[in-house]
Amino acid sequence: MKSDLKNVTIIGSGAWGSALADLVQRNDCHVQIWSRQSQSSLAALVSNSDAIISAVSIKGVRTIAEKLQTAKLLPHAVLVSATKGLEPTTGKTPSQIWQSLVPNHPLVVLSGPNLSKEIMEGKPAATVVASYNDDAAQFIQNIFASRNFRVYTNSDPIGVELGGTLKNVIAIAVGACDGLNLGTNAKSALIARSLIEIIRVGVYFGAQPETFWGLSGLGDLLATCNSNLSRNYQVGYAIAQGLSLDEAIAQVQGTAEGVNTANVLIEISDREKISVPVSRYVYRLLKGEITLQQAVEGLMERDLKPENLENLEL
Ligand SMILES: NC(=O)C1=CN([C@@H]2O[C@H](COP(=O)(O)OP(=O)(O)OC[C@H]3O[C@@H](n4cnc5c(N)ncnc54)[C@H](O)[C@@H]3O)[C@@H](O)[C@H]2O)C=CC1
Ligand SMILES: O=C(CO)COP(=O)(O)O
Repeated sequence: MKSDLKNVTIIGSGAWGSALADLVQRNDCHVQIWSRQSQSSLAALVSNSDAIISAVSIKGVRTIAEKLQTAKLLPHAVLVSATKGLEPTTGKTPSQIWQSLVPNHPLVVLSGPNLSKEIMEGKPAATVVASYNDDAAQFIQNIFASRNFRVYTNSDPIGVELGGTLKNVIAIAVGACDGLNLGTNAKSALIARSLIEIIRVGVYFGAQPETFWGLSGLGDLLATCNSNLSRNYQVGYAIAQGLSLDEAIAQVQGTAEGVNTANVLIEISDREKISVPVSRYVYRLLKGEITLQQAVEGLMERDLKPENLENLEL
């Protein structure tokens, strides 16, 4: 056994947890995976871990963080959040939940254009690991980086996290746009205008606007809106084929976080008066308040306005 061998625990054995485990295994790491189906105790498993990586869907984050709150971790253990969602009851991001429950360990957010199936196939990809703690970000960068996986550090974890989370709502819209065969112009307009509304929400959360031009903002938006590997895109596409939301979700393999994220985002934007027209039409479509045709007409018939890229907060 090499002396510099790192112990890494991955929590969550879904599509993303499995792909992340595969990436870490390519480096000098001893990897163990824990899921809620595991017989072993999570506390025992993490007691010797240098890095603990959470890749569960948003609904599992608080339960897992509470388990780690009472576990005895190595003093230098770094926590990594790879979840892309918002908590329904609190509107918190996964990193905010982690930070509030396990505040004494450095936290790193991992997010980027990372469709797990392509990563499992060994295709080239890049991601971002973001933290207020540079050493922790660099440590995680080295654990994941390989010939086919290029890892950048970043110091805006909330921006990186929200880029990955908010684009899931937009991927539903773009899946529906493609499902209706509305064309490349419509799709490109939808993506470009959606990025502006993602930035508006990001600024409310305290993110740096420029973060969203990077891998976890524009990068992930493009990946998810251009691939039928994306579960969120699949949900939108299926609705455009006439399926109900429940039927669409049932047809998709794994978690499409954008459905819950749309609900939470609309609660926040109503409360904080943030303009999120595309996400709002997605929300109303998913709630069954409007048809897809009405959503398209509603977006096209909004009041004419300047593009206003200098003042993205408005
Ligand atoms: N699959 C992908 O390509 C990527 C997924 N993600 C994000 O990673 C997260 C997980 O996604 P996937 O692995 O694809 O989903 P999945 O549906 O394949 O797996 C979900 C995982 O979360 C766990 N989980 C769900 N509810 C739980 C609960 N209440 N308590 C404890 N654990 C619970 C499940 O046991 C499973 O391990 C999502 O937030 C997703 O947006 C991020 C990047 C890429
Ligand atoms: O986040 C992802 C790619 O970066 C995965 O997207 P889906 O959750 O829509 O499959």
